This record gives sequence, structure tokens and C-alpha cells, in this order.
Amino acid sequence: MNITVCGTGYVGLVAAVVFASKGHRVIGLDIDECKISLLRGGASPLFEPGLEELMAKSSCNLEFTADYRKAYESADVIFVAVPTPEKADGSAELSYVMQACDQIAESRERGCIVVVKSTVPPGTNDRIQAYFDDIAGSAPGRRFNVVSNPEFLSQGTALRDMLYPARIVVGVQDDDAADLMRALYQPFDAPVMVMDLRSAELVKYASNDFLALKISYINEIANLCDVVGADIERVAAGMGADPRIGDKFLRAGIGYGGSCFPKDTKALHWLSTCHGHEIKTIKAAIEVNTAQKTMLVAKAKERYGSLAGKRIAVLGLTFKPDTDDLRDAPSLDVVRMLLDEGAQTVLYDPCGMPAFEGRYPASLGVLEYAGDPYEALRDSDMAFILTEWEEFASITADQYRSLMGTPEIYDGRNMYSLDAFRGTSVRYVSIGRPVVE
Ligand SMILES: NC(=O)C1=CN([C@@H]2O[C@H](COP(=O)(O)OP(=O)(O)OC[C@H]3O[C@@H](n4cnc5c(N)ncnc54)[C@H](O)[C@@H]3O)[C@@H](O)[C@H]2O)C=CC1
Ligand SMILES: O=C(O)[C@H]1O[C@H](OP(=O)(O)OP(=O)(O)OC[C@H]2O[C@@H](n3ccc(=O)[nH]c3=O)[C@H](O)[C@@H]2O)[C@H](O)[C@@H](O)[C@@H]1O
Repeated sequence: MNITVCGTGYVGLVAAVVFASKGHRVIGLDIDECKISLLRGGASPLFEPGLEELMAKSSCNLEFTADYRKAYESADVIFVAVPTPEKADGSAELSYVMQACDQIAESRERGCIVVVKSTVPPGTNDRIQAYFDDIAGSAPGRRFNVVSNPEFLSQGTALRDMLYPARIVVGVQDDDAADLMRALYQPFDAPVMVMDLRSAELVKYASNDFLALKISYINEIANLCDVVGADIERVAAGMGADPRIGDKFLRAGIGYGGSCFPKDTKALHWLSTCHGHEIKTIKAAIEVNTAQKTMLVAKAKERYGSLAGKRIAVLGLTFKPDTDDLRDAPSLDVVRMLLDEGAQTVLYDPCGMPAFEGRYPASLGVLEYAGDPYEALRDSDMAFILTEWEEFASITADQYRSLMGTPEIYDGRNMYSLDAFRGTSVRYVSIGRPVVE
């Protein structure tokens, strides 16, 4: 099949590469010329494990362009994977999706299947269909058939998630679209769940928001552990052993970040409120997450009152490991709080520093960037761990002690066992677990 994927970001690029790897002829389209020139040179503009390798292997089926007319004119199927970020009121910004639809209609003599992979609120694809019907009129062969195909990949494991999905959700309006989507996904060996457009759209929000709620729930239980003297790792393990609960997404920490949980919780809350049906649990998940991001700084302040003049090493900036993405990362809030406190802050992240430096250049003189975690830790008073990168797991209590003056670790991701610090004179503070002194 000739497939065009509009948007070569985390979802679009992975989809383009995966479809090309399955033997389709794929054009990846983006308005960002820099991304396109990198992609044409065989380099991925984003960090996603294994992506560049599969891109190289599938290169004979892959083409990249910034020319939308060329990209759209002869595609059999067009996937739309453009951003739907949060607007100031919490609702989803749909202008990128609508612009893509405009450009599709403008570029084509004949209609085709337009698959919306972007996360859009229930009812959006019906509106897109009406919009296409309006633009295309009733000319024979000009009907655009809108399909909803929400994406469930996670950054850092995007390739595996798209190649081996747990399920594929497809919202359609007729059998032709259902048959085409089933054929397209037949080689993926996953259940294809065909439903109406609005249900498919809502599966996406309901899934993300349920996971966000699960994280906020375990974070609240972790905060209760602090108060009653329990250990959240043991509590979560005990809960997760019940298959009705499951052990996934029960990792307590300083809150969820990323490009989707924060915006998708707010968008669903906004939508439900507009319909006079506020989802109270989602509102609670959002509030808990906002408060959770302040937890580490609060724990340090509880001990010292003020953090002014303290030298603090921040390990990890991205919203999760194995990505270079800083969107809504808790580090953005934590570093701002540390700067407001007057702390001297030195940062290290294996992938996220270029993007962080774009926001906080070293030349401003308010913070420093280190070349590795050991340089960041040297002579610091405290270490704040904000992302559980594998690289940090191998730093031993001895190394913390020899590099730092009076070693004190505030671990926002519970990445070490308490035993690693017992009897080492390193003070280890984590989330929902007893302090090791
Ligand atoms: N990032 C993720 O892990 C996931 C994201 N999603 C959803 O997928 C959608 C895309 O997300 P990401 O890939 O993260 O976004 P992204 O920001 O990484 O990439 C979007 C790309 O679309 C391009 N673009 C914007 N307008 C365009 C147009 N008219 N024509 C061609 N290209 C255009 C942008 O330049 C950008 O490169 C969002 O709705 C998001 O909620 C869904 C599942 C996972
Ligand atoms: O719509 C999306 O964009 C995607 O959002 C999430 O994927 P992603 O944001 O890439 O990463 P997750 O692994 O879900 O982590 C999100 C945040 O939750 C945090 N988290 C995750 C799990 C956990 O147990 N505890 C926890 O605090 C992570 O540290 C991270 O900040 C979902 O997991 C994907 O299914 C979905 O497709």
C-alpha cells in the first residue's frame, strides 16, 4: 500500500518506519524542514531505542518530504500524527489536525482513507468528517473516509509497542474502512478491535487517564506510608500480586510527566465538565500529581528550612528514561523550585541536556551542566534523582560518599534498595519508604 504519515514525531516517525518495515511504500511528511533533512540523511531527529537501525533496514520503502502536495497526491491511506497539545483552558488544541486535513483536501483529486492517530477528544473525527464532506462537496470519487486509530505506544519502548501491540483500536464508519484497517494490521498479530469513532477516541483518553489515576493513587498511598511508617515498595508488591490490580503502573515517585498523561487528563476533565459531567477521579489525579512534584523539595526543606546556598546535583531531567523528551517533565518544576530556593544546582542527564539547556542556558549563570553523573555529584551537598536512568543504578554508596561532602540522596524514583545504603553513612531519602540514616 502507498501510505503517507503526516508528522514525523514520536508517533508518526515510528509508525512510518514500522509500516515500511512491513513492506509498504511510506512517505513521512513534516512541516519541520530540519527534521526532514536529518531524516533524509538517515538520522532520527528524536531518541528512541532501535529506531535508526530499523529506519536504515527499511530505507528502500521510506521517503521523507516537507512537500505536502507531493506526499498526499497518490497515497492510498493517510495517517495523521500531528500534535494535539494542551490549550490554556486545558482543552485539546486541534488546529494542527485541522491544518493537516485542509492540506490533504487541497492536494487530492480523489478521496481516500484518512486515519487520525493523533489523540483527539470524542466527537472530533465526526467533525473532521463533516469538514471533509463540506470541502469535497459531492463530486464522485472525492469522499474522504475518516478513521480513528489511537496510538498506545510509550516513549522509550515505542518500536516494540508498535510492532507488538496488546491491541489495535480502530474507529470506523463503514465496512470498507474496517476491512482496509484489518488488512493493514493483519501482519501485526494483535487483536484489531473495531468500533465506532467516538468509542475509539474515548478508549484512548480513558486508558491514559486510568494509568495516570493509578500512578496518583499509588503516590497518595506512598505519602501515607511516610506518615504511618510503611514501605511503599512492599505495599505495591502486595497489591500488584492480585491479578485484578496488576503490578504495572504502581511505581511511586515524584509524579507523572510527558507529553500525554498531563494533557490528556486535563483534556478529558475539560470535556467532561463541558458536558456537565465532571469526572472527579481525573480531577483528583491531576491535583495529586501537581502536589507530588513538590515532594522532594518539601522533604529537603523539612530538614533544613531553607536550601539557599546548598549545592544540589540533579540526576535525570527527562520525564522518563530512554527518551530525550522534556515535555511536562517533573524536573522542570523541581529545578525551578531549587532556583527559587537559592540553591546552587548542577544538572546531568544522558539525553535531555540539550533540550533543557535550550530553556535554561548555562550562560545565564543560574545553573551548571555536568559531563557525567560523577562530575555532577562532586562536592555537592545533596543529590536529587528525578529520572531512573540505568546509568545511575550502578553508582554505589561508596562512590556517593567519596564524591559528595556529606552525602545525602533524595530519590524521586525509588531506584535503589534501602539495603544499598544501610550502614554506609549516606543519608537516603526516597518516596514512601523509611529514611536510611
Ligand atoms: N508521544 C507519544 O508517546 C504519544 C503521542 N500520542 C499522540 O500522537 C500525537 C502526536 O504526538 P507526538 O508524535 O508525540 O508529537 P510530536 O510533536 O513529537 O510530532 C508531531 C510532528 O507533527 C509535525 N506537524 C505539525 N503539523 C503538521 C502538518 N500540518 N503537516 C506535517 N507535519 C506536521 C510537527 O512538526 C512534528 O514533527 C498527539 O496527539 C499525541 O497526543 C499518542 C500516543 C503516544
Ligand atoms: O498517549 C501517550 O503518549 C502514551 O502515554 C503513556 O506513555 P509515556 O508517556 O510515553 O510513558 P509512561 O511509561 O506511561 O510514563 C509516563 C509518566 O508516568 C510516570 N510513571 C509511570 C509508571 C509508574 O508506575 N509510575 C510513574 O510515575 C513515568 O515516570 C512518566 O513520567 C502511556 O503509557 C502510553 O500507553 C500512551 O500511548
